[in-house]
Amino acid sequence: MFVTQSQYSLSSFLDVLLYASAAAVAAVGYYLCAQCWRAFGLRKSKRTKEEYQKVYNEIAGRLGEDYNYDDGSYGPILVRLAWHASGTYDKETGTGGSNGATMRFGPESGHGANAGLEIARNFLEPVKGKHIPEAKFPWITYADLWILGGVAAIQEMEGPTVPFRPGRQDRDSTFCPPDGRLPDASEGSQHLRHIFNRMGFNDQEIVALSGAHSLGRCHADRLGFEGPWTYTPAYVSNQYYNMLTVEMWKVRKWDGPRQFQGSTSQTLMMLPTDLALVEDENMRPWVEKYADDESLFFHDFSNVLLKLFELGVPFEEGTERWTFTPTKVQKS
Ligand code: HEM
Repeated sequence: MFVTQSQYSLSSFLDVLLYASAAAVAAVGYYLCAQCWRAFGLRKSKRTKEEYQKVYNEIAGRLGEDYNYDDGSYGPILVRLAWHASGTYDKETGTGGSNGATMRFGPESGHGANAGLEIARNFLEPVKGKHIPEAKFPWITYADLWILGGVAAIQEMEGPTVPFRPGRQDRDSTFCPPDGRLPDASEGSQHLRHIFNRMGFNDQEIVALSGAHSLGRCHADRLGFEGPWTYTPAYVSNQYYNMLTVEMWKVRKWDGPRQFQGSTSQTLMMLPTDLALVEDENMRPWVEKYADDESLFFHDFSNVLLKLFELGVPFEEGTERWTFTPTKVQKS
C-alpha cells in the first residue's frame, strides 16, 4: 500500500510518543521502587564490604587524630559504648541489645551506668553526620556505627580481629530498655551471673568479656570510681588478668565508692566486680588461663565480643560476617 509522506511522519511521531511514555513510566516506576526500598531499609543490604571498610577506616583515622584525650585514645570509650548498647539484651523477652541504638534518647541516655557515653556518641557523630551536609556515610545506621566503632577500636588498639555483620536498624525511644540491665560494679560474682546469664553468657564468657578492662579507666565524675586497671590502657592485652593474679589488692582509703588499690602498683585499681573473678572458684581458673596465655585470651575475647555485639539483632538472611583490615599492625 502506498504511504504518503504526512502519514509516515504521523506514525513516527506516534512511535516516538509511545517510546517516550514508556520511558517516563519506567522512570517513575524506578523512582517509586527506590523510595520503597529506601523506606523499608532494604537498600542497606546492598552495601558492600568495601563500603563498610571505608567507614571503618574513617573511624580508625579519627582515632589516630587526637592523642590528648584521656590516656591517648578514644578507643576505650568506643568499646564501652558498643558494650553498653549491646549489654541490655534480655534473652527471655528478646528486648534490648545493639539493634535500635536507643541510647540516643532518654531515658536510656540518662541511665546512671551510661554516664559519660555522650563523649563516644559525639565522637562518632560526624562519621554518619545526619546533620552535616558533607557527611560521608549518612547511610549507615547509628546501631551499626556504634558496633563498628567498638570493632575498629579493639582492632586499632592492637586487639584481636572481631568479625562484624551489618544489619542493625535504628529505633525510637519506645524501644529503650528499662534501667538496671547493666552490671553494678559494687557487687560480687552472683550479681555478675545474674546479669550476664540473662544475656546468655556463662562463667568463662564473663571472665573473657571482663578482659576489656585492660582498656581505659574509671572517671570519678562519671560513676564515682577512679583510675586505670593496667599500665597500658590504650592497648588490648592480658595485663588485666596478670594484675588480678599477681598483685595484692587492698581497699582504697578515700571518700569515693569501695574500690581496690594495688599494693605495688599504687596507681592501678580494681572494682569489686573485677576482684570477684578471682574470688569465685569457678571463674578464677579462667583468669589464670588468660593471665598465662594471651593468645587464648585474644581468641576467646574475639568470640565473646562477636556474640555480645550480635545479641538480639534480626539480621537479614544472606548477610555475612566480614572482617576488616586494620590500619595498624595487630598482635594476632
Ligand atoms: C563485668 C561487669 C562490668 C562492670 C561492673 C563494669 C564497670 C565499669 C565501670 C564502673 C567503668 C568506669 C566508667 C567511667 O568511669 O568512665 C567501666 C569502664 C569500662 N568498661 Fe566496664 N564494666 C563491666 C564489664 C565490661 C565489659 C563486658 C566491657 C566490654 C566488653 C567493658 C568495657 C569497659 C571499658 C573499655 C571501660 C573504659 C572506658 C573509658 O576509659 O572511658 N566493661 N566499666
